[in-house]
Amino acid sequence: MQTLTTIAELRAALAPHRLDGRSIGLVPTMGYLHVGHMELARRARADNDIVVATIFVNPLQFGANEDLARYPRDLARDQAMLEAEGVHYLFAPGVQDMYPRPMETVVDVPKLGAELEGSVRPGHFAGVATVVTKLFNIAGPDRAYFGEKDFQQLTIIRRMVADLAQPVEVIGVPTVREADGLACSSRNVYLSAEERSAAAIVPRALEEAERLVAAGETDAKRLEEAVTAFLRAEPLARPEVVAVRDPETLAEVGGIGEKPVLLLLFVRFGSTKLLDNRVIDPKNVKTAKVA
Ligand SMILES: Nc1ncnc2c1ncn2[C@@H]1O[C@H](COP(=O)(O)OP(=O)(O)OP(=O)(O)O)[C@@H](O)[C@H]1O
Ligand SMILES: CC(C)(CO)[C@@H](O)C(=O)[O-]
Ligand code: BAL
Repeated sequence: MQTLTTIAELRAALAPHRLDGRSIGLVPTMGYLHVGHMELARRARADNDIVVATIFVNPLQFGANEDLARYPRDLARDQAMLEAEGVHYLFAPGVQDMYPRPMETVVDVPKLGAELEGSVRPGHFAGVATVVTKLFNIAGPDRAYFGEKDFQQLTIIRRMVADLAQPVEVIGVPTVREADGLACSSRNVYLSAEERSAAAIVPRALEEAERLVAAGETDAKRLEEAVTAFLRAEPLARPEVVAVRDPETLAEVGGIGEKPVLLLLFVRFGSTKLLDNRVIDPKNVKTAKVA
């Protein structure tokens, strides 16, 4: 695996592959890799001739009071993990390489980006959409891989790609979890031992929601309230977003009927934010109950 840090180097490395008609898969990350990222890389390896992973802690998507400065970093370990997974190129630019001068141009998906996680992180998704567009422009991938754990991010990227006719196929990869169900996340490292064991309440809240739907809950607001109360039973958990939405559009839904609904959670433990979600299909949970 070759590690490259400048836009020109990556373009020069990829040009001959493109001329030879090889497909390119892109795996954008912020580094401090875990098995969730490795699953994205594995999928990209299976689908493409050449895989490019990127590691860039993107200042544009961090608010003034967020954790940009202390975001965990370990490039040597990340390189070894990507190499072992058969990734061909790592693009790990510095801030100066990506943003040699302040960005005047921004890609925004304002409505989808303002709600849910966006309501507690204003400007975050414009930062994501802008850097992802720039990474697409630099690497010119055929396919790009994103985790379903960041469901709103994935929805926004799909919408951006469709609206702007960006020539990339976006592939969503199911959430990889730790043994107790907690979604793998680079920020899990911030959790104290006490917070880490308390955090298992998050995937359990998703199960509880599924159980309530299987038991006949059809009102979205009531389900949100029940899940919020379930999370609040854990004193260390501070639920900030508990939302039942349409999984395609993220629009609010009144009733839970025939169609699948998305339950999206954003829960803080101390200063650490954890995200999780589940698509609940009322038909399937009911079938499962009868069976
Ligand atoms: N558990 C996971 N399963 C599958 N994909 C994941 C998982 N965690 C992260 N990803 C995906 O990996 C990509 C890079 O994410 P990122 O580097 O921000 O990692 P992260 O663990 O989500 O970090 P953070 O804790 O900062 O949110 C994103 O597309 C993200 O959705
Ligand atoms: C997609 C991404 C790499 C853009 O910085 C980031 O938001 C992430 O790691 O999910
Ligand atoms: N995993 C999403 C990137 C962020 O929280 O900034």
